[in-house]
Amino acid sequence: MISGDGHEHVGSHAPLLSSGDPSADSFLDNGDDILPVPTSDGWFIWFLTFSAGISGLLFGYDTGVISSTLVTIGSDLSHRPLSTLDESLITSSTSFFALIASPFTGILADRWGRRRVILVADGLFALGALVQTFTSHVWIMIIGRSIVGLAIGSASAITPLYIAEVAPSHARGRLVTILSLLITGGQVVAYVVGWLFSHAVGGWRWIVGLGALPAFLQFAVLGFLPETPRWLIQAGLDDQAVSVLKRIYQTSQGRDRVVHQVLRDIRSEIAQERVDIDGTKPPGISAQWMRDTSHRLKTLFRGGNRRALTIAMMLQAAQQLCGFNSLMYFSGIIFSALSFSSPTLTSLTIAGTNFLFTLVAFVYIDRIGRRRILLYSIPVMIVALGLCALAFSSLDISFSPETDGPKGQESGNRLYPFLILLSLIIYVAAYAFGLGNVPWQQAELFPLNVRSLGSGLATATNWGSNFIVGLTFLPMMEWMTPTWTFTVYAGICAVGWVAIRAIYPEMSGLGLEEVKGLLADGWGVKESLRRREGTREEIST
Ligand SMILES: O[C@H]1[C@H](O)[C@@H](O)[C@H](O)[C@@H](O)[C@H]1O
Repeated sequence: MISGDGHEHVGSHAPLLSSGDPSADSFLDNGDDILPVPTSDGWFIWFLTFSAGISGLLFGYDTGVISSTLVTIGSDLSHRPLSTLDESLITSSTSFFALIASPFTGILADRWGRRRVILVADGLFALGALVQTFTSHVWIMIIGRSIVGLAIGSASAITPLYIAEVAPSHARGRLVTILSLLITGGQVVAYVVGWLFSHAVGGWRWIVGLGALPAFLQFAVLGFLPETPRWLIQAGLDDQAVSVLKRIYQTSQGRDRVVHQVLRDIRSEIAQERVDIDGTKPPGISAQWMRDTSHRLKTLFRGGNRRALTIAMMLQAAQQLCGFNSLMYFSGIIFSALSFSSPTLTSLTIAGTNFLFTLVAFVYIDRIGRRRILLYSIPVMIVALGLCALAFSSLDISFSPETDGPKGQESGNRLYPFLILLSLIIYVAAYAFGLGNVPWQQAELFPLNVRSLGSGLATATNWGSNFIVGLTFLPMMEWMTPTWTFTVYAGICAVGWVAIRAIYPEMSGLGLEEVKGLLADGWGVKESLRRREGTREEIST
């Protein structure tokens, strides 16, 4: 758990320490124990985060390559240019299969362990890349993209969960944001690779094929990646859990006591869950698995958990339905319709801005707060989208289907294309600062026993909405005009803003137990703001 100033509360029962309290600098008040605070994060936790985070890199790379791939395939597949339907299917098959994979990932991760799911995802990433590289048919390309979709769906559900479970709780927010950095970094790499290979004959085969490399790299480091302590304890492998915890807290003062306390908290949470289920002592995980899963599902849809799920799903839906990924997937097509001389290079500004502003969010997220960062950045997105819609209305441009896919007609005036580019850059910057990363903090909304299921369902919402955007963007541009397409995205942002303001409490600085308490009888927005205000006043006095 983390207090407003980043002090560690071991376990989920510790109260929030005030930032102004000098004792908070070195001790944890844990009811009956006073525990030393882990002071710094050792190399081991960074190693774990980055090794697991390779999945984020793969997620980013494989979603980023599609823009340059679509504009460079030409007539290489099925001996004809791609139609709008081909392009939409190639793009959205990935999100559709990610949508299918993500809810099951939570269940499988409880049964198989987190590491094995990462291993399977790596196999799928590599297989999907190879299928795409060697195909000469549109439908096999769609199969390759679907396999990659299964991989991305599992990776995007399991990686934040893995990091959240191994992270010392005071560093959890920051470490999860590293995952967003790796996703957006992977997208930048994809755009750079796309640009480098855009003029080579059959260059798109290299672009998609190179996606196999990080999967092999992760495969190689996986042998050094331990299971999470929580899963190990659930599986009855307490000795292994202790040795992993000792390495995670290696630089902490009073390491053994901290480890002991974390262990006790996890055990008591698991035991409590067993009592809730049937009042019996925990047997092996296999026998209990079916009952556990159905019990967890029921628990997830009750009271505070249901509110947590609503918030997590609403945030993930807003992240996708605001239309950002239409740029990630189709910016190459948009910029070639706007007659930019190098559409792939121009698209790189989109991916680069996304990465840079995720970095800014990494620095400021805990200081500004999740809720505030969203309430400030979404209005900027709305204004930028409005500007973009207006600029499009001044251009004589059509995305009507032609034999070789949608193309715009140049109007001769370069002012409006540059205005569109500028407004899109502002939109992306605001997105990356808030909506692009805050929803991935979803794990903190759920108590431990429903965390993997809740995260899986929220991740499925992400991919379901991503699928809708991927499938509808080009038809919307064609049938509704670009002006109305971007106006619709602005409208969705406005609805998202109202929903966030109404039901998303400020999570920064709250301990896990407090989150649970906050959502127990209502949305807890006012209460969360009151507490945060209180903490700030304490800091200033
Ligand atoms: O958080 C990520 C990030 O913002 C990516 O740039 C975007 O493509 C993904 O859809 C999103 O989940």
